[in-house]
Amino acid sequence: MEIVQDKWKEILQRVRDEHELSEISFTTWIEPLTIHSVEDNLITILVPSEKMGLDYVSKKYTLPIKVAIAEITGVNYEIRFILPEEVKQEKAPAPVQKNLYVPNLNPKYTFDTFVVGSNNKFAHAASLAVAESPGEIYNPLFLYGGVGLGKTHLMHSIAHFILQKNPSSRILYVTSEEFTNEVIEAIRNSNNTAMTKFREKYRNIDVLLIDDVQFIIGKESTQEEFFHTFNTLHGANKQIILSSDRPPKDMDILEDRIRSRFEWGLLADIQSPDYETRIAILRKKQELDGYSVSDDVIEYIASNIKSNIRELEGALNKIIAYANLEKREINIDLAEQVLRDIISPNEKKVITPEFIIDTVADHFDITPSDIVGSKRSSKIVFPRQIAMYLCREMLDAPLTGIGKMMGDRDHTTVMHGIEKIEKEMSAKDSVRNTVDILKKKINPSK
Ligand SMILES: Nc1ncnc2c1ncn2[C@@H]1O[C@H](COP(=O)(O)OP(=O)(O)OP(=O)(O)O)[C@@H](O)[C@H]1O
Repeated sequence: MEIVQDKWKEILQRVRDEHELSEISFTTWIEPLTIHSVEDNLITILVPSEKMGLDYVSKKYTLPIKVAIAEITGVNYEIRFILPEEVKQEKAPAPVQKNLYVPNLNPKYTFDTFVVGSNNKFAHAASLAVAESPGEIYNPLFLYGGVGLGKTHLMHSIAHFILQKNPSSRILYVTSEEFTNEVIEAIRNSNNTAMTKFREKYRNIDVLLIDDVQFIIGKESTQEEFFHTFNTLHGANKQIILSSDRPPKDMDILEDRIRSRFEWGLLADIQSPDYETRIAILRKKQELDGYSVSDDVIEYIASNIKSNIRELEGALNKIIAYANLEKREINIDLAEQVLRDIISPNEKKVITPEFIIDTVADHFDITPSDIVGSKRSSKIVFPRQIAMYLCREMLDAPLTGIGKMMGDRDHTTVMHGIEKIEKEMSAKDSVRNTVDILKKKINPSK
């Protein structure tokens, strides 16, 4: 750039002399030209006038300028002309391509925040391998393990990892409930467009993640659609990742053709964490949340809550919340007091209204206080009414008792809520499906 820049005036004078330009021609067309950039063998020259000037200059003076440059610098450059507004466009950042397939992911569920222990080492390694080479090695990846052991966390980590490396990847993460409800809606609309849209959505992607796939068991149309979606994606070397609470061989009444596909790739299980891993998870969590909790409290939680990481985290959250609310120090006394009703190792888990509320809230990604609170948005009212319905249906609780639990509501409000859900269940398969899934989450043995 420097040599051309340094000699630019001389180059322009050479054009003037060689072609005997008049003063007016020189000052109008040649003198105002400046160098915008020199890249490799190309010089871009800025024409500070309008389009017509550029057309004229490039037609008439391209060759004379090229020759003058070659004579003075000794290099045969190509040249092009550019207008000021084109420079602005060149400088403007490239419009960000909106990736229509950005999945709904929890930003906290990444490989960085995932604690690797002996219980999940294999599942973690398999997930990382798939994230590094989607569609290439283990397809599908089938993650299985008990409730709250980190399957969703690993699935989201894979999706984040792939998106970070390739932001335009088309990734779809859904729960099997969402998948089933979309199948139901597409069939219900009974026009081809709805089904075509569904198929376009699920078959034109690079990575498909379906969480809690055990819930498609027994749902014929969903299995049928899943079968074709699977075949299309797998045939095109697109990555499929599935999670379930049990291995395919234990999925009774699952069609064999689906079971065999589940088993085509790699099966990786996650076990309950051992004591050291539980401690490491709790330490990581308090560090991420910015708290400092003493070792004896962490050890107390880790030795009493053994099988479920969600409960482990929930216990720590509960202690921190109490300490904040009551302005108390986090110590072992507080931990024992707060966790008294959670830590009951020998007792069989009883289904309580609180447990139903917690499960429904978790399912809809809202908080238990939203359910018992006063908010009236449909995002909250629908889960609240479902919780009322489930308390009635599963516990046979009296309307007044349910009302009390749900933020001191009147029994007529509860009755209205329950009736509304009953009506929606008979009108919409998707609502019935959601209620079924919640019932199974609350009482897996039924
Ligand atoms: N190894 C781990 N390191 C850090 N956090 C973990 C780990 N495993 C699980 N968790 C945390 O435990 C909670 C429950 O995990 P997750 O939702 O992934 O479980 P899941 O197996 O998908 O449960 P479900 O069967 O109910 O769908 C999450 O908050 C997650 O971040």
